[in-house]
Amino acid sequence: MDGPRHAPNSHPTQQAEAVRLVSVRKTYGAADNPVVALNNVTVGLPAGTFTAVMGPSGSGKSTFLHCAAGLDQPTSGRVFIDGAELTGGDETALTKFRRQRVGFVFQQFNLLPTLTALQNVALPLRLAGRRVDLRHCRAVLASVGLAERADHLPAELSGGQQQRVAIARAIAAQPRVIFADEPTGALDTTAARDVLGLLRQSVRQGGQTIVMVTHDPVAASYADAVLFLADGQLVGSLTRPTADAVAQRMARLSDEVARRHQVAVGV
Ligand SMILES: Nc1ncnc2c1ncn2[C@@H]1O[C@H](COP(=O)(O)OP(=O)(O)OP(=O)(O)O)[C@@H](O)[C@H]1O
Repeated sequence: MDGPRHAPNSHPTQQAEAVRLVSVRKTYGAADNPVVALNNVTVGLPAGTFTAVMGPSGSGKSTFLHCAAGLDQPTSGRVFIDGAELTGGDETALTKFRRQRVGFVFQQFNLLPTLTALQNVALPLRLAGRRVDLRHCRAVLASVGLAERADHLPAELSGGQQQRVAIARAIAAQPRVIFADEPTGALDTTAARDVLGLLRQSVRQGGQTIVMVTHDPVAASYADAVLFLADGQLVGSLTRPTADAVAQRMARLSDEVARRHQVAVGV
């Protein structure tokens, strides 16, 4: 397994926190028998960094991403994006907050099929009621290698190209943080590397902050740091991760979780 080399960050002065979770807890189901998806998670992610979130299945990765990005509200605890509190408001306030400060890249691209690549890139700006500079949107599409495809519909593009449009869409709105949920999960190896390279480039050159959930140690090795979750808790981190180190840590973590669960059910 190989991954990228870690060049020095070109934005070393940006050390303010872009994301902060304080004692975040998320439970699902009935109060007398809750499923605890996140258990007292406190963490701060510096601006201008790329963080991967990993953990065994059911460890709380998606819940972490959804709570951190304001797609879901924690049961208790607080979430801040760029110093502004995201928790505590109603759904309308949350939607406005997301549109202004947060971008998303999903596993299945989530492009609108009836809009061209360029129109998809401009959409978050329109939804946020911001001025749409189509020249800027075209330039962002060009920066992900799709200058020639601006007027094509998603169905006319490959999976990798569609995900590059989705990245352009996230970048064009210049959000404080981009949250990526398994962005390479539906792509082949080459397209996945292109996408991960673009995400890294937006951190290195654009000073973007990215938080990415992934199952793939190679994908995680593109990040500056990896956070590991197990049973809803943060159980460790790796800085300047290599794919091998991430894979080893994940194997250990999965063994530990399996052992704990066996003890819990008396096996
Ligand atoms: N809507 C829900 N209702 C009840 N339980 C839920 C709900 N969503 C998640 N959970 C539970 O919360 C825990 C964490 O789920 P989450 O989806 O965050 O884990 P994950 O690490 O993203 O898993 P995977 O890698 O399998 O996608 C799991 O035990 C899951 O079953």
